[in-house]
Amino acid sequence: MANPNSVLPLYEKNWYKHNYKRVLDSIILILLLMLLGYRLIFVNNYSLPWFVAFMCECWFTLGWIFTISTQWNPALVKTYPQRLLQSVSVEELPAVDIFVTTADDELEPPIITVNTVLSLLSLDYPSHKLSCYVSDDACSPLIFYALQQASNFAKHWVPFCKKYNVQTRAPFRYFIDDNDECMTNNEEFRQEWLQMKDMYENLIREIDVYPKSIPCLFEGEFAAFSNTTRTNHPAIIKVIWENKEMVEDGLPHLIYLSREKRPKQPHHFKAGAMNVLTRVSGLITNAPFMLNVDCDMFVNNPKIAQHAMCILLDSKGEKEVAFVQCPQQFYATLKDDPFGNQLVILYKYLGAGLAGLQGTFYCGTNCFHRRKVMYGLSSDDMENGLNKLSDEELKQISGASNELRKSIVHALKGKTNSPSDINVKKGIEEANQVACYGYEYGTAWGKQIGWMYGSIAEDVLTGLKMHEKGWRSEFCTPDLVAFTGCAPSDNITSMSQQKRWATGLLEVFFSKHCPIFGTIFAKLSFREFLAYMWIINWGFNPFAQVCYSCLIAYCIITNSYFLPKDQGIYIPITIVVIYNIYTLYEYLASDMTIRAWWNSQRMSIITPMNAGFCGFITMLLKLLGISNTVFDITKKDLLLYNNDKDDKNVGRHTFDESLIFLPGTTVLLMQLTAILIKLLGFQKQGLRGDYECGMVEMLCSFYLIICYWPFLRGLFETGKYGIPLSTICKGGTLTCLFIFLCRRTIST
Ligand SMILES: O=c1ccn([C@@H]2O[C@H](COP(=O)(O)OP(=O)(O)O[C@H]3O[C@H](CO)[C@@H](O)[C@H](O)[C@H]3O)[C@@H](O)[C@H]2O)c(=O)[nH]1
Ligand SMILES: [Mn+2]
Repeated sequence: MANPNSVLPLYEKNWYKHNYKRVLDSIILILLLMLLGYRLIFVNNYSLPWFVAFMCECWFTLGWIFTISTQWNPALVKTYPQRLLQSVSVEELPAVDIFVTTADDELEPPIITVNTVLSLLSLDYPSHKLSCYVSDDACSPLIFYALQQASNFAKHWVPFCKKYNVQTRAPFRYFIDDNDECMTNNEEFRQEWLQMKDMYENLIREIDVYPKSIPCLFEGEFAAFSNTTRTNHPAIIKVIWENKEMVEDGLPHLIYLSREKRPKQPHHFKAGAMNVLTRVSGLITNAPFMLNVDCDMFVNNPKIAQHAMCILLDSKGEKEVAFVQCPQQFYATLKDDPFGNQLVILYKYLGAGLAGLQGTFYCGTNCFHRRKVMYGLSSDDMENGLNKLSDEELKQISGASNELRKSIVHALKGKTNSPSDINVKKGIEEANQVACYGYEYGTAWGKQIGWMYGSIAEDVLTGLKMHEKGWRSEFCTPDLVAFTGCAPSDNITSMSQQKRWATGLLEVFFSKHCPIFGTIFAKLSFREFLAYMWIINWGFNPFAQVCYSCLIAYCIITNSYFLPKDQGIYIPITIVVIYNIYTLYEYLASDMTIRAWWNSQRMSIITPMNAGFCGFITMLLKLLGISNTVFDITKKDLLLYNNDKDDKNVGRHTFDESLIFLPGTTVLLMQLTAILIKLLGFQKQGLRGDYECGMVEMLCSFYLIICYWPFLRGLFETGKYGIPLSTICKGGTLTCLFIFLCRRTIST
């Protein structure tokens, strides 16, 4: 679509070298290999600790290989929106269907969704090319009502933002710094600003106060919501705003959608919602590109759609790139990242590393997809002309709706609707059919086309499938951060999110799209395969970490050792020292504090051993057919200010009854008991001399206890800062069992 005559590319990718990083990465790898070699050659006593240590260290080394490979060739993408606007006219810019998902009006307060929607409606992109679809899995009249109110507000908000070129277009963030903006000399602006602020406050009040009375009204527009529950209701689709005149500077279409749900019918969580959005939008607007965001991810860079188009419309990108992913970044984050969930370093190094390979993973939000790729087109089909599916085959794949089939053919052929072709009313009639829960029976939705089912990390799975088809993806990181959302502000939420990721990633590994097959039989490049293994290892590594920490306690209790006793001990010590200096340097070089670094170190032990390990167990249970996996929604708060400085408890660890804290509590109790046994001299006396547990094992145990400081404190606290008694009892029982088993192994 881009002007073929334009010589200048719309985007460029530059690979750069992190020489110091490569050197350090390699040194650590060599040391790890030396440690393994040392074990095989010099400490071959083949005892239980030797064996466990060897296996775990093999796993850690493999994990390190995944990490190194992923960050070895970092690249940076630079986009040129100016060139885009020179090469295509506004009329030629492609349409984008925007999908917002929300699923719970309590965990995801409507005001958050409303702010996200407002920021999307005011994107710097021709309005008649945008349509916003909000999927509500909660079937909540409150959300519908809030969106109605928001669209009224948007009629003033969008022109205001565009007129004054406002940067932050989510009003709740914009109005935080009241005074500065107002101080300007421009009287007209001042007046309008005050008016907008007033209107926004009204909107909050409307959403907060009035809706309490809605549920008993259920009249007019709300009649559809009567007699519905979250898990039992027909499809509800409502046009909240239609850009009837299709004017460039109007308001984009805004459509509310709650897919049909029936008790006990699988709905595939977010992936299911995304597929319904794809079908419904296919019938109404059928834009060639789809932008999807979670309800808390508002636009921070209003030009982001233009940046993404630079990549997607570039003559090279057009043939190769399936999706453009913007990083997940967060606003109003807690100081020093107490729960290690802000992912800053992760995106900086591994994100750039992935950009240098076949492309970043799809992260579920902040992503622009090509519709035809979502419909299963492979990169070969692009070169060899279109895949010629018969009508019958297409029906099998896409389901019974003829209109939908037509729209899919249309999309696959790369045809686009001109604004005058779009008939929202007509589309809606048909849309009710494709939003039913039964529509997908016997079709390829979730298997060959659309968002993939079978993993609660549907994002990684869906992106992986595209990479396996030979597509690339790009990481779009304009100077001004593209989207920002809320990182969980307490560790309970953070843990449950991480647990879901661990389980979901393991599900990806055990699915038929396993990257191993992808690289052998399909078009996943080998390095990209290693990168997928790097992230999937979030699910496996916790098991090794838990084994390793049990090993430490085991050695102390049974008076044995697992680390070399002679000069060999310098190998693990050097690894630890270099690794710590290296990670600390990365933090300082990214303008982060030592405290943030320490928090990340500590959380890199706590999170995997609790959340990750539970995820691992959940996956085991699924493989054994005992239980199935569930998508637990992350709680979102409307965080207004960066960290309340007066509140000392911000960032403190809280606990609840959930089993997620059991592994950590048990590991901590084990270390404490082991040390106590050692100090009181209760160790078994049998294994003296060469086999004796040394200082290093004790130091490892102390280190773990220091990392688990929040848990140690939690043992003695009450209320939400204390570990519940039930968890302590369970942990205590497991510890006793462990000690019993330890003693058994040496007495026999
Ligand atoms: O049955 C469901 C469950 C969730 N969602 C929506 O999915 C989005 C993501 O859920 P959230 O609880 O915020 O999960 P996060 O852990 O923050 O999400 C990350 O990880 C998920 C995969 O585990 C991806 O789907 C997300 O896009 C990605 O941001 C939210 O908008 C939800 O409303 C639904 O629409 N239906
Ligand atoms: Mn989220």
